[in-house]
Amino acid sequence: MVQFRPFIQPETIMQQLTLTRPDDWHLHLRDGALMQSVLPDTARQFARAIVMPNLRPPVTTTEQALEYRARILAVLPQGMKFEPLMTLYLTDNTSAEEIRKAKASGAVHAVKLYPAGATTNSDAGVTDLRKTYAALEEMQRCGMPLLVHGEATDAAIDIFDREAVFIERVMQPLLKDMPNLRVVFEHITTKDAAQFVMSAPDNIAATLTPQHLLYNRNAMLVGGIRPHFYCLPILKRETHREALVKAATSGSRKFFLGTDSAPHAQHTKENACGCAGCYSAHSAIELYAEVFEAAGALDKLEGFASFHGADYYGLPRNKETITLCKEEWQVPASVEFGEHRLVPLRAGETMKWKLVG
Ligand SMILES: NC(=O)N[C@@H](CC(=O)O)C(=O)O
Ligand SMILES: [Zn+2]
Ligand SMILES: [Zn+2]
Repeated sequence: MVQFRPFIQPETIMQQLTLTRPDDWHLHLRDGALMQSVLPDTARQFARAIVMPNLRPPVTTTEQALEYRARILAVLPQGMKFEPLMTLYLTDNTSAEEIRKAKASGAVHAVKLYPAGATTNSDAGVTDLRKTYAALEEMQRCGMPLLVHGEATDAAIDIFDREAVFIERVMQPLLKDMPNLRVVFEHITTKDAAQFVMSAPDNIAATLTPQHLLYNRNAMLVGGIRPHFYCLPILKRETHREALVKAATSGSRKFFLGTDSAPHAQHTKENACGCAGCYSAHSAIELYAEVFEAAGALDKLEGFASFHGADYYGLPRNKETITLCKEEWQVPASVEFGEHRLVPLRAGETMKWKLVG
């Protein structure tokens, strides 16, 4: 006689995923009403985030960073816990004294290098790295990380080559001069950068975004131009995406989560000259879960999302947990953004994982 009994398939066992609450090591929160719209998305998932300083005007002093931090905490909804980790925007004029102040504050955790002209709000950025050596030497001395938007800005360089050229022209000479400087190569997008970081000493690390792990440049350019996939550094070809997935899921402590969630109002992206930046904060951890699942590496997600970044920054790992469920849901076509609208990554499409607690 045939016996029927309940049978739990292996897939059913993997339907739920609990991990230590993650942190976002690269985030744009903007300011004012815009910030108020997007902050809850991040705070729902992440315990802490490294907050980028590219406001207008940029956050160049410790005093400004502390004021910005207070504005963030003032609009955090009641009952939500979130710790903003502040950064300074490096300029040609940043002094060693300012670095000492930043370090002493305990609230500023890194300094950001935007090569002038490289990306959104980078016009006040660094024109010649040598001008910043006094500040960088002090950072090397006190262990303050330098976060780098790694793209060469020379107009003659093809936009798809700018990251690889930056390694050669800026990163390597910099590390030769300051071998002990702690450097995070932010939002890496190429095989070249992944290999560079992998073979560099332990003081060099990198963040990876959901869009560069999920998409290649076809997503942006085939069948019509899709401005919501336009961010900097620009999406690259599939071979690069594959190398990034390999790095993220390798278990190496050098690679950690940094969404680079960079909200821009819908009308400024759907424009003849559209802004650079993808908004991913609404579903960041779920997007990363898809990447790790597709690579058969869900067991590596927690290290990447919750441990490696904290360890690199010398901060305690979080104690709480979050839980994701294998459940489909639809990303809205747009969400509120101050008095404007914001089109999130995956707008109108289906997500495979859902944050449930
Ligand atoms: N990534 C982007 O395309 N844009 C960021 C700036 C940055 O991180 O380069 C932004 O602030 O909009
Ligand atoms: Zn950048
Ligand atoms: Zn960014």
